[in-house]
Amino acid sequence: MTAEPTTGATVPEPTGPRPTAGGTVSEPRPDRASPARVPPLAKPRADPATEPGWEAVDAPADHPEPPKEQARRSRRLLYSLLRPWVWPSSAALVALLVENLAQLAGPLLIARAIDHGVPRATAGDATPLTLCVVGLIGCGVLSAAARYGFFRLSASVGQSLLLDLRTRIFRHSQRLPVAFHENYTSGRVISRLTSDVDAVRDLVEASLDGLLTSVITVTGITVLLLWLDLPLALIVLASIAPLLMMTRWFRRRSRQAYGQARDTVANIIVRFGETMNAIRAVQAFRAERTKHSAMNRLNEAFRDAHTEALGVVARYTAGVRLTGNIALALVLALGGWRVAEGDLQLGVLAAFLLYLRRFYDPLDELATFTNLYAAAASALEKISDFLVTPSSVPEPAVPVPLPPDRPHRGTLRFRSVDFRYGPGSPLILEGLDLTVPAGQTVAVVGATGAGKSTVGKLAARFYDPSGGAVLLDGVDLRELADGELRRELVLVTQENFLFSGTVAENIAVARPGATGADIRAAAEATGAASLLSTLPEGYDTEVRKRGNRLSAGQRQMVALTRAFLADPAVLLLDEATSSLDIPTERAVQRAMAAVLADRTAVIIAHRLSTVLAADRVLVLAKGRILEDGPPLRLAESDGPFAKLYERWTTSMG
Ligand SMILES: Nc1ncnc2c1ncn2[C@@H]1O[C@H](COP(=O)(O)OP(=O)(O)OP(=O)(O)O)[C@@H](O)[C@H]1O
Repeated sequence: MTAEPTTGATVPEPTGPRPTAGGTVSEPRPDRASPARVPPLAKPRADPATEPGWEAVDAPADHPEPPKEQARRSRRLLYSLLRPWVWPSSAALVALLVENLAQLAGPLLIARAIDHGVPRATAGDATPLTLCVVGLIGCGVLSAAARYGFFRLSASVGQSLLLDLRTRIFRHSQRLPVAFHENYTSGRVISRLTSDVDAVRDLVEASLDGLLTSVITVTGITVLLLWLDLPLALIVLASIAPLLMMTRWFRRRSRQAYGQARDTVANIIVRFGETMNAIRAVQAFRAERTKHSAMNRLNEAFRDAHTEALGVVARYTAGVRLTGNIALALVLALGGWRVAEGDLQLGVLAAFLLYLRRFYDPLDELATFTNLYAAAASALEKISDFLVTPSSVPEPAVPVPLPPDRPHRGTLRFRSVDFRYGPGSPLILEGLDLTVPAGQTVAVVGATGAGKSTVGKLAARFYDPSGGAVLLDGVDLRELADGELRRELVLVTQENFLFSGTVAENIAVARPGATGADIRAAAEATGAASLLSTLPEGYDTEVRKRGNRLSAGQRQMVALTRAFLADPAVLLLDEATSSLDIPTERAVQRAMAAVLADRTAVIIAHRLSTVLAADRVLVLAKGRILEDGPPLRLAESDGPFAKLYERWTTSMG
């Protein structure tokens, strides 16, 4: 049988390539690294993710501008996140505006102090100078208070918004069907939840501050420069044209570079999670070196992509600084000459130069913001893509309830079911007709790849049939509410997945709100109680990660007790293949008998004892039923089951 995704998928710890102090994954975050320390642009290497066995998992090969619809969808997501926070966000904006205006007043007050305050003080009147000093202090206090208010407000808005985003991703990932998760690995979901959300966080935390401060400062200073002295202001304005060209170039390049860096980090997270999940297999097959070198190549690709991104930042910030310094030198030369000519006051020149320094600084900020925006835009695209993924097994808008007065609960019917896993995939089940009356236990057997697990997946509605219908008590599964379907029909998979927590908590998963007495009663009924009593803390024993602390037999007993507590009308059981010692095997058989009593069961059977205990056996081959009947009768005939039975009994000696 194929390894079945369990109801609790095996999700790796959210661990990444470079865990930070907070334990989150480090990511391609736009750095404010000094451009001088940035190495020259590295040539992008061949993508190691496309090497055999390491196919790219999360990314297209290159990063064209996103299609308009995708960009629109990301913006819609951002607006929907911001909508509940309109008022606090507006208050934060006002605080930022106040802070910037208070800052901008500084050089004007200094100019006034130099040109009027100091000469008047020299003449014996200290009042104008004192007023300028008091004004400066007042502006300083106002600016500090406004900054405090801004930080408090923006932090609370930002964090609430991120909480909302994380909640949406997690909720949606839980709603998406198993069919989706079979393709979209848990690593990719984790990448959405960690590094992509972090990119959005960086944008949210830095954007209001960086972008708006830049815009307010640049606009305010432009107006002030024009007002202070037109000829000098024209020199500054002339420098804007090359700056705009540089910014355009930078936007395009940094978007590409950060998009690539994000893809490589997503690949690292996915592969890291996969390797850690399969660590036993990796070590058993001594695959460490292969995995290590493959991971190294991914890490190198990440380094190269990030270095490339930093190289773009380095070129841009260097260009902005150079332009700014040339403009500053020209203003100083022309302004100094005009002061000497008596054409311009010294204080005005001083204020002009002070403003000019502040004029170019925000452009550096703008570069950082553009990077953050590029990273966040690419993250938001991925998150919004994920959030709009529709369920391939949607819940009906108007569910049909199961008939309340049916005499027997749990008649399962496959009516002319055709099934393929995807368009263009081969037909796995073809015209399957099967009725399992309420209370009957059916064992499904057949060669590997015959379609046994697929029958279970369709009955559990992990997939919908491509043709025909699966019905429970006469109602098409597609018309049943999810809650009702999960209550009536429970799938117990081979892995017997246990969550971190105690044994009791793991049993109670089946029925939230079950009391300790309910749990103990279920364990008594299946016989698990005596097996579990050997555990150090009984029901309160921590099973540790994925039930590592329990033996295979104990895990099966917990899983069966869980199914017993769920008390479904139909039980789908993908029997574990691992062999157990004789006493445990007997205990599991007894538990199965308790769980199966009085309910419909479809068992994908691997043990002869299970098959013989069933009311009916189905022999499946290539998605069709070859034989159908009571096990002993089929064993006595000379059909495929008789041959299987003979092989089984011979192999058991
Ligand atoms: N998620 C999937 N996507 C595409 N094909 C799949 C998927 N799962 C199973 N198949 C294919 O469907 C066919 C039937 O698989 P299924 O797991 O139902 O067989 P099985 O009888 O349970 O086999 P086994 O006993 O080996 O698990 C196989 O050819 C398999 O390759």
